[in-house]
Amino acid sequence: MSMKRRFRSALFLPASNARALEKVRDLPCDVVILDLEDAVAPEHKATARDAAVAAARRGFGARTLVVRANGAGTPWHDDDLAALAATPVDAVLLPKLDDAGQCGAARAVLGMDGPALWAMIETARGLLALPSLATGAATWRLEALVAGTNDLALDLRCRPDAARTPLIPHLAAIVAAARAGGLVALDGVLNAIRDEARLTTECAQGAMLGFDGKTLIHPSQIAAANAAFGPTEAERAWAARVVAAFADPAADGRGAIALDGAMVERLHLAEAERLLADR
Ligand SMILES: CC(C)(COP(=O)(O)OP(=O)(O)OC[C@H]1O[C@@H](n2cnc3c(N)ncnc32)[C@H](O)[C@@H]1OP(=O)(O)O)[C@@H](O)C(=O)NCCC(=O)NCCSC(=O)C[C@H](O)C(=O)O
Ligand SMILES: [Mg+2]
Repeated sequence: MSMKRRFRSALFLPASNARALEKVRDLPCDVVILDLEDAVAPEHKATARDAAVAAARRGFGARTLVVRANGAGTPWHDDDLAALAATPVDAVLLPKLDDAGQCGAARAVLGMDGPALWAMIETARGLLALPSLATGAATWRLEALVAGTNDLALDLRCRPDAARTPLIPHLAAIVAAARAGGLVALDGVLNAIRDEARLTTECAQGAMLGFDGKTLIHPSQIAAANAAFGPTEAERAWAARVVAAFADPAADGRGAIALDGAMVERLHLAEAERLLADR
């Protein structure tokens, strides 16, 4: 997966919803996630899988295409992985990942050249597995961690408020594991699809925590996520000033300089270059 790809907006849709499958082709999300798991009723699991495979074969252009399989231990998991092993998708998203060993088992079915793995962190046991996921990521070609805030709140029996207060330490832990393992980190969904103000606040909170983007459930949520993640104009302007300041011969041989009344070190230069390259 190219690190130049963007992951600001990752739209889920049920693979059983033919209308949504068509509609998503014209939507400006960075990532399309076809769901086979919780958004699909048990009686539609097989047809949803077939629809996801057919849609993937048609392709989704430059966007990252991910299919969320049913979880390990469910009646549909093995058939999902077997079908996806031979399907042109960028990644298979494993839900409710409880144990890093599930990545190894999935990789064995998908094959080393098959789709990459993404993992949803949405259980207490998933939180405990974060260090193992970060250290073993390369072995399994695990490329992203996705916060599953609905299931996580249920499993923890916490009661998130509008500011997601009880979830914040766990969201930060997911970001930390992603950074340690060189993975993409995606924030959880906002269920309130008509609450624009809350969406804007939640996207800003996710960006502040360090997420690369947010998972979404409705087309109306894409614009806010695209606007919130990635460098702002002010950050780009700051980055350009930092690069220019270090390029000045006066900065030769210096590790730290003063800029706009603040200390700037070479670690900030690296961050500025990353921002300007939009990585
Ligand atoms: C939430 C919805 C069920 C709402 O659907 P609906 O009432 O049909 O919405 P609208 O009438 O406002 O839709 C307007 C048009 O947009 C299309 N649409 C809606 N949603 C999507 C979508 N996700 N992708 C593509 N297109 C979409 C409708 O078809 C309408 O089109 P048109 O006919 O042209 O007007 C619905 O939005 C939905 O199903 N969303 C996705 C649900 C989902 O995938 N859930 C699973 C992932 S989230 C999760 O599991 C949480 C996580 O695991 C955790 O634990 O937190
Ligand atoms: Mg979930």
